[in-house]
Amino acid sequence: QFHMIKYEDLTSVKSLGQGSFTRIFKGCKTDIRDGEKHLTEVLLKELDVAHKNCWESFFEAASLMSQISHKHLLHVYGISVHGVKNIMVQEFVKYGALDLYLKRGRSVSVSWKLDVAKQLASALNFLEEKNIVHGNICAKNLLLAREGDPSQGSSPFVKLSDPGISVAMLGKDVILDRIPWVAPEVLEFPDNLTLECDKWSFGATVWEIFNNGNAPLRGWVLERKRRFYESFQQLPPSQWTELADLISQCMDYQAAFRPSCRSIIRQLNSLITSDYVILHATEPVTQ
Ligand SMILES: N#Cc1ccc(Nc2nc(N)cc(-n3ccc(CO)n3)n2)cc1
Repeated sequence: QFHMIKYEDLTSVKSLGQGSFTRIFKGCKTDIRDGEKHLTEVLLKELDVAHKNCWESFFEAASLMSQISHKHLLHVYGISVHGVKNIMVQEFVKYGALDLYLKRGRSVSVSWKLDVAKQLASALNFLEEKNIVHGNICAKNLLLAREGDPSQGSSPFVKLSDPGISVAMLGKDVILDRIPWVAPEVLEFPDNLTLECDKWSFGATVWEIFNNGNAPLRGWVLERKRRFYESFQQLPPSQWTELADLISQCMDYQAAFRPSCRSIIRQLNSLITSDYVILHATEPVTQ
């Protein structure tokens, strides 16, 4: 399923913080190829010992990402197991998670945001064509490989990270905490993740991107989040109605009514050509 990497071929250089149930480190992987020693910069994602029993699901996520390759899907080199340590070895993506990048107050243009949304939609379209469910689409799992420079007209480049441990393995509280990214039907049937669930999460992620990385329903307690779904509420709509329409189509409580990836891409293309983009070249950063 995937490549096993020898622990002694890995060195971790610096801790980069916590994912959920994981710790991430910048590191190096050495391999010998045609008699030469090669050093590769990598991201080491180590499963918390407390969640050691989820190692199958953790590696299931890794194998999902290493069985398929696409320019907007993160490359996973393989895994390394050493005693209680379970480590996923990923390509190091230069600018890290998109939510943190946007929160750091980079003022990016509307077309920059649309470009990122389109790249995510094309990764989702690729997964849909292969009937593969990701299950954890969010800005934290979108990695920025290239910043793009509006003055040079060069565009950003993002890669979708691994989904991590599947929600089905995690407790009800973790699923509640993932409101509003997790589709409502997942609360009832956590074992039945469908392609439509990823569409719902796509909608919440586009909302995040257009709100400069600020999490929707930030700081809400679980009970309040649960009521948000029970009363069929929607996220506060963008003042750009066409964008708000796309987000609410994706976040339809009826899974079957959510648009196909092709329709999502088509709608993003027409947003990109709308005059709203020109009028709002660089939004003032609203923190
Ligand atoms: N300062 C800084 C900085 C931090 C990380 C990277 N690079 C990177 N490469 C990956 N392959 C994955 C990740 N992740 C970050 C969160 C998650 C959770 O999913 N992954 N970050 C680059 C700069």
